[in-house]
Amino acid sequence: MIVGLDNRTVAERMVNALPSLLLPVPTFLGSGHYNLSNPRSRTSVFNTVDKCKVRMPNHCKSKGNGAADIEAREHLYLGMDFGTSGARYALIDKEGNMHAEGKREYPLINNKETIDWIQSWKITLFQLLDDVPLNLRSTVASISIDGTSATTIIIDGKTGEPLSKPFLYNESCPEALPMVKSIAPENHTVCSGSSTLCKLVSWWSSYDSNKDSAVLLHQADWLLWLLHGKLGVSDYNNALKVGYDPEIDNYPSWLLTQPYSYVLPSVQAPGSSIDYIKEDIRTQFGFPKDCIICTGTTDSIAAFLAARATQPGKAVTSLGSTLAIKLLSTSRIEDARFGVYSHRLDDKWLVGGASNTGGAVLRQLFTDEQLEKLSEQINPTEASYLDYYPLQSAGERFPVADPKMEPRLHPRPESDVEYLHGILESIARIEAKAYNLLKELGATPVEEVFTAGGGSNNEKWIKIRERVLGLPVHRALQTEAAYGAALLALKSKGRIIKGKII
Ligand SMILES: Nc1ncnc2c1ncn2[C@@H]1O[C@H](COP(=O)(O)OP(=O)(O)O)[C@@H](O)[C@H]1O
Ligand SMILES: O=C(CO)[C@H](O)[C@H](O)COP(=O)(O)O
Repeated sequence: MIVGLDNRTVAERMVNALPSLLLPVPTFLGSGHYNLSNPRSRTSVFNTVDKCKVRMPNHCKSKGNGAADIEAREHLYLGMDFGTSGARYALIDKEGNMHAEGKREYPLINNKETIDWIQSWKITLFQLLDDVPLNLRSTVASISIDGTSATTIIIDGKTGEPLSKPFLYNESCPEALPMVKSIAPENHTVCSGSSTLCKLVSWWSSYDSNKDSAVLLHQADWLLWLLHGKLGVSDYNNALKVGYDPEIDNYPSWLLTQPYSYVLPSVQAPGSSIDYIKEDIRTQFGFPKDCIICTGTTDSIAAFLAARATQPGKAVTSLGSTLAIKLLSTSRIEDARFGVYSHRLDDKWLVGGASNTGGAVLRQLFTDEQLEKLSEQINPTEASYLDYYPLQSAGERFPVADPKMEPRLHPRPESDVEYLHGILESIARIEAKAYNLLKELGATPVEEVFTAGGGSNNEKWIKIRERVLGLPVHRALQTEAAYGAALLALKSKGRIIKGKII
C-alpha cells in the first residue's frame, strides 16, 4: 500500500501507469476497468477474459478489516515462473508458507504472422506484479524469476530493444551446429541445435547490422532486467547452454576467444542479489524501498527447488508442456549425444535433460477437463498395448537427441480412454528410458521421483509411472516452479549496503 493513498487512487494510478511500463503500448489494450472498491475483483485491463487467478491461503484470509492477518512488516518473498504455456507467481514467508499465488496465460499478440513473445512476456510480468495483493506488496523483500531454459533474447545494450525475435527454448538452429562443434569439446552441452550457443552463432552469422552494443540475455535474465535495470546479468543455470562452466565459475577459454564473446552476460549464482527494484516500478506497484531483485534459474530447476528434494538419488520430473528430468547426483554427467547435461546445485549436480514430449501434446488432443474425466476411467495397474512417441512436431532433445524424430501417435483406438492411457504410458516409458540412461552414464541411481507441473495433478498417471519406472513416484508437496523461484528470492535475502551487495 502506498502510504497516504487509498485503494482507489493506487488502482487508478496503476491503470493509468500500466501502459507506460509496457511501451510501446500494444494496440489491443481494451477499455477494461477496475472495480475500484475492490481492485482484486477487477476485470482485466486488457480486452481478454481476465486470466488472473489470485489465491490467498486460509491463514492469510482477511479477518473482516480487509487486511490479511499477517504480522505487520513480516518480510515476504516473491517468485515468478515464466513457463511454456503461462506464468505464475508465489508469495511466501521465511518459513515457506504461501501468502498469495496467481497465474496468467500469455496474451497472444500477433506481430505480422508470428506471436510477439517479447510484448507478451512484458505484459504478463506487469500483470503478475499487479495481481500481487495490494496490502502485501509493501512487505516484499526480494523478487526472483525462472524462465524456460535456452530461451534467448539478444538486445541492443544502448536502447534495450531486441535485435531479433527471441529464440524459444525448443527452437533448433542446426545450421550453427557444425561451427559450435568445431570450437567446443566433444559432446559438450552446447553441441545441440537447441543450445543457446547455437542460437547465438546463428544470430551472429545472419545479423548484418551493427552488433557492437549487442547483449545476450535469457528469458529470466531479460524479465529481471526490466525490474532492476542492470544490463547483462545472468545465473549459472540459465548460462549453462551458452557454454558457461559452473565448475570453474567462468566461461571456458574456447568460448572467450570467440569474436562474439563480448555479448555474453556476467554470471552469478541463482538467488544472488543484483540491485534494488527500479524506482518507477517500485512506486507504481507499492513495493518497499529495500525490495531487492535477485538472479533466477530455469523453470525445471525451480520446480526441483520447489519439491525440496535434498538427497542424491532423489529426482523431480516436471510434467509441464514438456518432460524435464532433474536427478540429484554427486557426479556430473554431460553427453550431448543423448541431450544429457548437468546443472550445478550448490555442491551437487542436477543431472538430466528435457524431452519435447509432455503435456503440450496432451493439450493438442484434450482439454484439462477431458484429461481429468478420461483419466478417471483408466486402470493404471494394466499395461497399455499402444506404443507411441508423443511429440507436437518433429524433433526430440532427450533421451534421444534427434532433430528429425517424427511424432508417433497412431493407430488411434476407438476409445479415447484407451488412447489417453496409451499416451500417458508411452510418456512414462520415455521417462523410464531417461532415468536408465542417466544411470548407465554414471549418475547416482534414482531411488524416488517427485512430480511437478500440470501433469502432477493426475493421480492415475502417477500410478502408471510407478509401475513403468518400478520406483516410488509422488506428487511433490509444491508442484509449481514459482514456489522454487520464491525460495531463491528467500535465499537472496541479501542486502545492498552503501552500493555493495552483502
Ligand atoms: N490432469 C492432467 N493430466 C495430465 N496432464 C495434465 C493434466 N492437467 C494439465 N495437464 C497438462 O499440464 C500442462 C500444463 O502444465 P504446466 O506446468 O502449467 O506447463 P508449463 O509450465 O510447461 O506451461 C498442459 O500441457 C496440460 O496438458
Ligand atoms: O523444456 C523446457 C521448457 O519447459 C526447458 O528446456 C526446461 O527448462 C529444461 O531445461 P533445463 O534442464 O536447462 O532446466
